[in-house]
Amino acid sequence: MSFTVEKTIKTCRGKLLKLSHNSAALNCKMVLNVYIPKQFYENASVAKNKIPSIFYLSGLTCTPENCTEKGFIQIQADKYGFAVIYPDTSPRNVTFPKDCKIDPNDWALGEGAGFYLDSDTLENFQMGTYISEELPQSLASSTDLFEDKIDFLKKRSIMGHSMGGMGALNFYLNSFERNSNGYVSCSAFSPVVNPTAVSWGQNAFKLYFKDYEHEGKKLDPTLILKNKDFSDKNLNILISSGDADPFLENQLKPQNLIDVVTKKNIKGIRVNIEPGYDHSYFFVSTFIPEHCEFHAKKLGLINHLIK
Ligand SMILES: N[C@@H](CCC(=O)N[C@@H](CS)C(=O)NCC(=O)O)C(=O)O
Repeated sequence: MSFTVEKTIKTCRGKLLKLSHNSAALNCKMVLNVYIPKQFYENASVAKNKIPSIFYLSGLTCTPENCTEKGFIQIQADKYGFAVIYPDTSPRNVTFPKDCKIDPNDWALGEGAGFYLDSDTLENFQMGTYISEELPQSLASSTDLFEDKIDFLKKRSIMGHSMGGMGALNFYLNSFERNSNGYVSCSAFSPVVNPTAVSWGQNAFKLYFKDYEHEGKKLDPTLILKNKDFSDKNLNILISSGDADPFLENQLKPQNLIDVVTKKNIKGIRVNIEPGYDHSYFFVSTFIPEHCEFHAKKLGLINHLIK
């Protein structure tokens, strides 16, 4: 499925493309942003290797614009040489079935709250397939835009915030069992790590699944880590949460994941609880440099710095 370039903006030392396309998985028009770093335009540096990519999954109520405008990833993308994909958080302008009662004031359900899963009750809500398959494949085949110089399928990583942090962890952890391509590394800001234990996750899974308890377990990073054996996997996960986040205790619950990681002695997961920070992009943007350095190391972009 090809993309329409709605706008090209020169920013940092590369370019930001505002794109739209018709998604087959979501059965609606979707928008997204892609940042192409300066290395794309310096032919010599990509002669041998494709430019890796990082998918950034936003949180509840967000569009592609929130992180594009407030995350400051583009500077890091130029520093290390990776592309950034900012997808939307749900299908848009969809018609809900008559018997589906979504409170229009509930910003944690429906549009802007796709939870990066494949629903079996609402046919448009297939963000799982969209993010893990349709979007990367569509980007990879868009040689008119990316000249086959950016790797959207293999040398790629994933990061996200809040609901998107949960999504990033789920795509990463579940990719070990999928046949589709995985991710080199995963990082999350303020993620919902135990959605089956909190109202955001419970309400979403009840809306999006018939058997929400069964399906929810497959999309709960804490339960996945608890129930599956990752001892032969080389996990690369970085999580940061602020201890002044108003959602910390009721919705995010990082301690639940820390407890499982500690009890099972799971390697390759680092959780940083940062004192004084809240849930906002003031927190995300503060730790974006640290997360991007983490991904850049794992993607082999700063091999000489690996200790
Ligand atoms: N709209 C909600 C806040 C929702 C919220 O904090 N969303 C986070 C992700 S879970 C976000 O990134 N919001 C957009 C922004 O800060 O730019 C409220 O009124 O309390």
